[in-house]
This record gives sequence, structure tokens and C-alpha cells, in this order.
Amino acid sequence: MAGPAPAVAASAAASQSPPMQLPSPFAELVKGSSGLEKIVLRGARNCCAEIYLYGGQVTSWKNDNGEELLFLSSKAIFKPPKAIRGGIPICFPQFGTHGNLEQHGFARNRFWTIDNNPPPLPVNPAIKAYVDLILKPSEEDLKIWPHSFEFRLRVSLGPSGDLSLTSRIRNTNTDGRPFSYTFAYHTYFSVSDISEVRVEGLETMDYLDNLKAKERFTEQGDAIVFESEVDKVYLAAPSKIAIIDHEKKRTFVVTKEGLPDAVVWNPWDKKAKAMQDFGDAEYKSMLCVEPAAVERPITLKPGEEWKGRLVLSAVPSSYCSGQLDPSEVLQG
Ligand SMILES: O=P(O)(O)OC[C@H]1O[C@@H](O)[C@H](O)[C@@H](O)[C@@H]1O
Repeated sequence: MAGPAPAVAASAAASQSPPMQLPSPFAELVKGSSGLEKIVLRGARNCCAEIYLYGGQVTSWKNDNGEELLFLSSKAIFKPPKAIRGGIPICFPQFGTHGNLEQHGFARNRFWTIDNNPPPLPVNPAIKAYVDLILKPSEEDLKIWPHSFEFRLRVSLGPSGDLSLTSRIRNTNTDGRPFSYTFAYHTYFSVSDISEVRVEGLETMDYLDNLKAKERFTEQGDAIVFESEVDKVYLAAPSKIAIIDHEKKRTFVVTKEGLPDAVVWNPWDKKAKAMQDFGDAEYKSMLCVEPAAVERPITLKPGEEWKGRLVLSAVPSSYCSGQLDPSEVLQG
């Protein structure tokens, strides 16, 4: 385990606002790209993760060997109001174009703050590196989405390097009104070569195809492979999904709770070229698999709280075609 980092970061102390305390000695607040503040979590061995206060967005997750496991575009723009291209943007209170708000909602381009006194969460005592963030709507936000909420996000690194994100969203409306939202952890995985990647766990699932006016289809055949642009919302997807990177001999296991759906997205070459903050060839080295609640919005009455959790682990896979036992990866 890395040595304790200072609880109060110099960058915060230097500013006019009160210094932000970090309760975990394995978390440190530092300046990141374009001077935006980020929290660095240091786990066992060389595992670490980085989270920007801008967007409450994880932008890096590294394993024991210091290898980056998430994709972050070399052209990512760290300048509000642009959302950071890569890592794990949080889509709230709207996923995609499923509503009248801007694409993927506004949580990904707001400044979150450190939450020093979150309501208790059942915790694994072995988890030492974590941070709690909070987002509340500003006056401006209330004009575009007239609901009062508290969105608490805990990001933690487990003893074996697993990355977990727990979101708690509470309706704090005082006028008695419920609200509804859609949500996604828009997770960008780093892969060696998209044409060598398979996704297991989504076979035979129904999906909405964003490339075909959100029409509903049923996935056929074997594991999912990639040969062209993909933008699908798998409905009622299983709680574990495996992303098998043949070339890297690495399998990501995505575990989700409270999030029925899973979006799979790769822009492929034409869309890649059209995105200002994405390299032309970067579609080859990324894949988004996004635990989500899209088809059925979540509704909260005042005082009610929803919880949605994502746990990512990266395990070595000695995969070669046909020899992987999906039950081992998905249930193990
Ligand atoms: O460019 P953005 O707003 O970050 O969105 C990227 C993609 O995000 C995916 O989740 C959507 O399904 C796609 O339709 C969208 O293109």
C-alpha cells in the first residue's frame, strides 16, 4: 500500500475557499489538465485512479503494473462546458437524447464538490482509498430541470484493484413533486484492437438500436464482436458482462447493480473523424460498455433515494477462441 498522502491538498489551501478535506489518507487532491482539480486514489501496489471534480468523472484507472485500463482521448478537452472525452462520464438526469435536455444530461459538465460527511454506506473495511463527491443543482440548473436533488458519488479502489462507483440520488423537492431520470456510467474501456474484442453476457438480449431510430431488435448468435459502428441499448442486461481483449489477454468484468440496461458504443471511423475531441484512429483502442437505466426512467418521490453501483475488475484471460468458459468469468 502506498504511503499516506496529505489530507489537505496545497492547491485547495491556496485558493480563497475553505480547504477541502479528504477523509481517506490514500486520496490526494491535486491540479490536473488545464488546472482543473482531480483526486488521486492510491490503492495496493501500483493501482490508482483519478477523478476530476469537473463532471465527478473518473479519467484514469491503473492496475498493479501501472497499466491504464480506461480510454481517455488524446484530444480530450478539459474546458467547461465540454464534457471530458473518456474515462467514466456520468449521464444524469438524461441518457442520450431520451428527453429534452442536452445529450447525456448536465452532471458530466458541472463542478462537483468533495462530500466530507456523507450518510454512511455499508463499506468493506479493506477499502482504504475512496472519495465521496456531491452534486446539487444550481439556480441555473433548476431552470432547465426544475428539481432539487442530492447526487452522492463514492469512488473507491478495492484491495485487489477493483474500481467501484456508487451513486446515491435523492429527491429533495420541497413541493411534493416526484421526478424521473435516465442514467448511465458511460464507461470507456481501453482495448488493444477493437476487432479482437468480444463482449459476453449480452447474447440473445433485446436492444434498442440508436443507429436505427431506437428500433427494438433481438441480438442473435454468439458473443458480440465489432466490425462497424455500434450504438445499442441492451435491455434488462445481466448483472455481469465480460469484455474479452484477446490481444491483451485481459478480461474486464463489469458488475452492475440497480442499473437494468447496458449501452454498447463504438463510433467507428466516420463518426470518429467528425468528433473534435477524438482522434481519427482512436475508435480502434476503445469500447464503451455503459451500465444504464434507459428504457424505464427511475422515479423518486420527495425523500426517496436510489442507488446504482458499478464495479470494474480486470483479470488476466488466457482466452483463445472457443476456450473461454463464460460461466467462470460471469459468475466467478
Ligand atoms: O458525444 P457524446 O455526447 O459524449 O456521446 C457519445 C455517445 O454516447 C453513447 O452513450 C450514445 O449511445 C451515443 O449515441 C453517443 O454518440
